[in-house]
Amino acid sequence: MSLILTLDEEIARARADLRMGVGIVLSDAGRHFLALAAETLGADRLSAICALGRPVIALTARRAATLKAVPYDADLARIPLPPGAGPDWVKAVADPADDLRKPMKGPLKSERGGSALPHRAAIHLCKAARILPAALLVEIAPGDVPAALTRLDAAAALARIARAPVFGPVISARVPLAVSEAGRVHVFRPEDGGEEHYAVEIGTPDRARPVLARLHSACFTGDLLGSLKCDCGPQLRGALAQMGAEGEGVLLYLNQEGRGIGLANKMRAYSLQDQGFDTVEANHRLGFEDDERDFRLGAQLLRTLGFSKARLMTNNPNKMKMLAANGIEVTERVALKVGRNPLNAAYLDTKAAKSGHLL
Ligand SMILES: Nc1nc2c(ncn2[C@@H]2O[C@H](COP(=O)(O)OP(=O)(O)OP(=O)(O)O)[C@@H](O)[C@H]2O)c(=O)[nH]1
Ligand SMILES: [Zn+2]
Repeated sequence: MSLILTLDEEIARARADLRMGVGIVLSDAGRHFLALAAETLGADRLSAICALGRPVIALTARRAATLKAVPYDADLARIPLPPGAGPDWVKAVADPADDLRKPMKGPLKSERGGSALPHRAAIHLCKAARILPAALLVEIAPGDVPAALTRLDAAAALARIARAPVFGPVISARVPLAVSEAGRVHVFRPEDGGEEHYAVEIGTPDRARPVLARLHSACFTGDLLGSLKCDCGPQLRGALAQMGAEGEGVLLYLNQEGRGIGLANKMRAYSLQDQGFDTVEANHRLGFEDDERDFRLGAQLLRTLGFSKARLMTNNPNKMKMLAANGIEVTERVALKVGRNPLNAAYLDTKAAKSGHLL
């Protein structure tokens, strides 16, 4: 057995390191960069990184747009750290919480030219770690690369992150539910050490026929707490109730909290919504796209369970497109319009106006 870490294992370590505020090394064509996540950067590490050279902060084009910095690398901007800037400056650039109260004093001048691959890899790793998508990078000489840190080739890491994860089933067991005593929960674990996802199977649907299916994205606040800010709880219970009534169906519970940005970032988005931004604007100010979910995994889990055709319970045409593009024929859309209330009406209307949801 080889003790050398695989790329997936190095990436899993890099995610954990960035969350903890530990640096990682990203290499690109013989050059090496030390990278730390902006969100978890402390004063000590910032001084250490500044002693090595002049760091740049890498931001997504979405965050750069709010800060009026030019994203010369198309999807991202690299902004050199101004002399004397401390952790508070880095936080203010990465985190929009105080954008309105204390607007950044600009202009923020971005760097252009040279490869941005390590910067892009750092941002994608931050997203995969479910922290703010912003990182501080400094180039280091090959002889100075700390041996203890996780090391990744930037291009290889980016290619691997873009690939659909591969899942192995872990366990499945009978769970009698209020909607149907013939319930079964399957647990799937990706080989890359990422989030587990679950499938709730009701009855024993015929694998040759289209299955009544729901791809439900985790919503701690809606599913568990009964939050009135969204329609997730009623959709979850409505979908299961219909499956129970029909005697069969499959609900995938995908751990893509907050449309794939994680609960901490979703709470940041909620704070911005309290400052007057809508759900899409809040995601953009944080540096994320409207929707960071990967629906390929929904298709993959359905196929693993033996299904190739679905009657999909959704109001989101993108879910249907993604399933079709990934080998699941959607024979019918089953509308799932439940849970509208005065506190989520604007949220649902924004999804219809900006994200193409069907009302
Ligand atoms: N980033 C962010 N995520 C949110 C917000 N409100 C709800 N969510 C998340 O949005 C997701 C909603 O998922 P779904 O209901 O499956 O998806 P959908 O795109 O609305 O599509 P359908 O419900 O199938 O019509 C969950 O992951 C929630 O946690 C918000 O304001 N910001
Ligand atoms: Zn929700």
